Amino acid sequence: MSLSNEEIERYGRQMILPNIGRPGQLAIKQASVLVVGTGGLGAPVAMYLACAGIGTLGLVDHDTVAVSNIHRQVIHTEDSVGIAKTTSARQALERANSHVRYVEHNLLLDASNALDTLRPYDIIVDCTDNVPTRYLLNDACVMLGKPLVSGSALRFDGQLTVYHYHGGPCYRCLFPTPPPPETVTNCDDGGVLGPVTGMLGSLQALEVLKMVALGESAFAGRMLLADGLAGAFRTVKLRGRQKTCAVCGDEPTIKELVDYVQFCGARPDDKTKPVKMIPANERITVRELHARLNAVPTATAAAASATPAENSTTATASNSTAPTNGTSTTPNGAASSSTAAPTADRTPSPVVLLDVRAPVQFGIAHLPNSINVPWRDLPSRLDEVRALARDGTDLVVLCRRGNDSQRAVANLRKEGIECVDVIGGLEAWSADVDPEFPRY
Ligand SMILES: Nc1ncnc2c1ncn2[C@@H]1O[C@H](COP(=O)(O)OP(=O)(O)OP(=O)(O)O)[C@@H](O)[C@H]1O
Ligand SMILES: [Zn+2]
Repeated sequence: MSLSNEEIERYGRQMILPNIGRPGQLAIKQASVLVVGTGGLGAPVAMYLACAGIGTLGLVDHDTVAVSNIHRQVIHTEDSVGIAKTTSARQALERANSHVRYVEHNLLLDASNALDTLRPYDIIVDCTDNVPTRYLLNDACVMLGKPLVSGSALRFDGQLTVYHYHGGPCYRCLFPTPPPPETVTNCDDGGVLGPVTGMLGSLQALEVLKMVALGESAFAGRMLLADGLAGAFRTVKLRGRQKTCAVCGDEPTIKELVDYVQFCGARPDDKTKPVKMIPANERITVRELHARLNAVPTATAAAASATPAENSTTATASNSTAPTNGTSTTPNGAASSSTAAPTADRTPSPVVLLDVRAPVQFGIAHLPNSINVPWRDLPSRLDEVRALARDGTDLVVLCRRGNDSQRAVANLRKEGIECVDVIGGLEAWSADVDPEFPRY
């Protein structure tokens, strides 16, 4: 293999680094790297590796580009919304460097296809966002004898390490059992800033290039903990490979890929799982809520004698309780009479809307007259809520998707406070009642 004059000119700035040179660039040209996930981390990883002249770059993703991806997944653009992420990424990469061989793997990586997909590549880069895929990639890399460059980013924070490299530990050595799914925060709920994924993805690409050109990494057996908010970066030494590790240990018990969804009790995506705590017949739909709000004036915060979250006239997103959309404006009392839900055989009471989302989400958009008490704060603010649920009002609890509202209702009912929650929360409100209400 050789380098053309055009290649030498293109890669000159990295080739003049003493530890890269011609041999390093040739190694980069010969290397094949698989980027799993072309999202926030995968975007910079793929772009830097392509621009550096990696010989073969595989791109794995099963998803399509959404508008909410673009703030951080900088390889995708407005034009690519709705198309496969692997295609969108390949098109952007080809514009940057047409000399690289790109291979699209537009699939959900799972136990049935992982070994075949990973096998042709020298190095695997984990740019995914969920626990089952992390275990899958780890086990597949150990079985195939390949290093795994792992990154993660959430909120302002990131982590980076290289598993199963130069005798270092694998992911299972450090985390033999998966975390309970409910303790894992995703970007959808926790949020993430673009430069944080950009920073971690760039570091992943840097490690790959060092591994290819120099045969070493600073992160085998070490983990970078980056706090983008404090501007604090720390590297900790990880405990070494565990002889008892189920996959890379001396006597491995896992010799073929398993069912990672079952093992982790979580799906291979980072989407929030619907909670089923309160029976559907004890909840109300957004259309029922809409009908109730149109039938009877909302009890204002002041009238309900709680700390007002807002003036009755100020709604961040929408100043009306939504267009009728063909919904009945009479209360239909779908909820069970064992709750404070509206019932057909009595005059409906004014509704008090209790929005249990985090204040930052409430600040993005909320329904008029709703009162914000985050569900985690309810135990310490019970008196306030009890005052809202006074006789003559119906306390209706809502949140973003109808998950936290169920938790809130379950807790409030234990305290003897009658209330109902809204199925699907404000996302359902936006879908079924008021398309003007923003989704985020
Ligand atoms: N098992 C898997 N097979 C293929 N692609 C995967 C797998 N697991 C995760 N991914 C991909 O990894 C990427 C992770 O990127 P990131 O978390 O930035 O994106 P996202 O899931 O699009 O984000 P959001 O949660 O905002 O929708 C996603 O594009 C996702 O589709
Ligand atoms: Zn191990």
